[in-house]
Amino acid sequence: MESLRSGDGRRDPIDGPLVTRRRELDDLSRRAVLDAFEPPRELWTPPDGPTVAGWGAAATIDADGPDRFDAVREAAERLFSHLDGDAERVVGRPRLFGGFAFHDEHEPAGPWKGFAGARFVLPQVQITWSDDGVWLTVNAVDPPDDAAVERRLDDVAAEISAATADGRPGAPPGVASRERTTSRTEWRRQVRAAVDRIERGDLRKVVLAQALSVDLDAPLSIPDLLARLDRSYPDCYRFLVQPDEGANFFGATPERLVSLSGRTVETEALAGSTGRGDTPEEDEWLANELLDSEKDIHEHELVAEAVREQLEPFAGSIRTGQRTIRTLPTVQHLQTPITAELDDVEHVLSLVEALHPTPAVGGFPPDAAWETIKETETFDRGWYAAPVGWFDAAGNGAFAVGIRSAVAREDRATLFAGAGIVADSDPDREWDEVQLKYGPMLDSLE
Ligand SMILES: C=C(O[C@H]1C=CC=C(C(=O)O)[C@@H]1O)C(=O)O
Repeated sequence: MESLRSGDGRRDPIDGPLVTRRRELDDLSRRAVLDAFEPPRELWTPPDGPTVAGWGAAATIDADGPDRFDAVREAAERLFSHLDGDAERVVGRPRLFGGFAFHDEHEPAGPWKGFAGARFVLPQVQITWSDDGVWLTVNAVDPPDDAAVERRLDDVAAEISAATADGRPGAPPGVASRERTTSRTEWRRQVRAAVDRIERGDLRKVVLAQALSVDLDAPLSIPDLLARLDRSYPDCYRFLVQPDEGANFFGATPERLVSLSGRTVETEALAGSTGRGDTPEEDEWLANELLDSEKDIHEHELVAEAVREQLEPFAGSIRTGQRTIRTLPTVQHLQTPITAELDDVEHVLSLVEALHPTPAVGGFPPDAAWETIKETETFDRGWYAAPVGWFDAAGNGAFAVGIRSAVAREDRATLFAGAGIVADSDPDREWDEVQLKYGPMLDSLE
């Protein structure tokens, strides 16, 4: 089921034209932009490529259930079919931002209130920081006339030029109390049960996750939080999705799900983890141990194989790069880049649907893994570990996997982290790994 609505609540605005106007701006800090605008806002800051911030909703696409990927694509195609032609390829072109829930049985309740099974927003105001400058774009569906959109562009440009906040982040709010979904004893039982199932033979890997709810000492400032993540995680995808209800889903994820530009696809396998050492020598020792670990190589190769298999129906050629170490501030991972050239023009959402969930966040085979996750986990994954990103009118786009993430409302946040369980998994080592993976979000809050 899909619904499409404009920012002011009218249903189905797709019969009117989609008018978009843009203008180059002097450089300005992302922090200033986020400070200047009230929710709903989106932010997408990848390690490679333009940063885009969005504010307001010119149109919103919501979809639920098993057809949600198709429903979003079809609604977007209808919306973009009314776009002024020359806006298709330029910097600052209109993009739909959003993401999906991990599973199509998702219910938007509890901390996930406001998050549909899929939600994409065409912002009313979009700011793009790229190698070709900073661009302000104003999008409107069915405006009274084009001049109204141009006036809005003038007004927003004036408002933004008055924004003064610099990029320096304020202090974290602090954590007053913590509550785990899963005790260490319960985790040991869960991992042992998963290993038993793997030994019985119908499951090879499952990624089990935990959630950690924290009460904050002060209400969360999202602009400050994102500025802190910019400083600590410049090599990760930093994202914010903020639907109308004031809920925030954010993260600093190292994992690219897929990006599509023309017919070129970039993706990766990221799985298999170890900690960081206290010295460069210790770091290197841990990295070498990971590179040689049969357990982690098995856990990792299941992901690489599944990614290649899912791409095969689309791609004439698939190239697998070298397996190396990805070093992050709290953990190190095995990483293999995978690239492909498509046989035909495809929409990035077709690739997102084919790849999600990879065995880096679900498991293998997928159905047995999902069954195990559902039987084991006592909390709702919501949008954790699911695709988050953007796409444009041509069907190009970029999606990350929403891990190292949290959902927050006012002064309460829920953090998520998981670990891949295979036959050789040791429950206590997997427990320690999960605690390290909370690091990016916990450090940005306390
Ligand atoms: C599921 C998570 O991480 C995945 C990505 C990298 C390494 C992983 C691992 O070694 O288990 C996980 O597959 C998470 O951070 O919540």
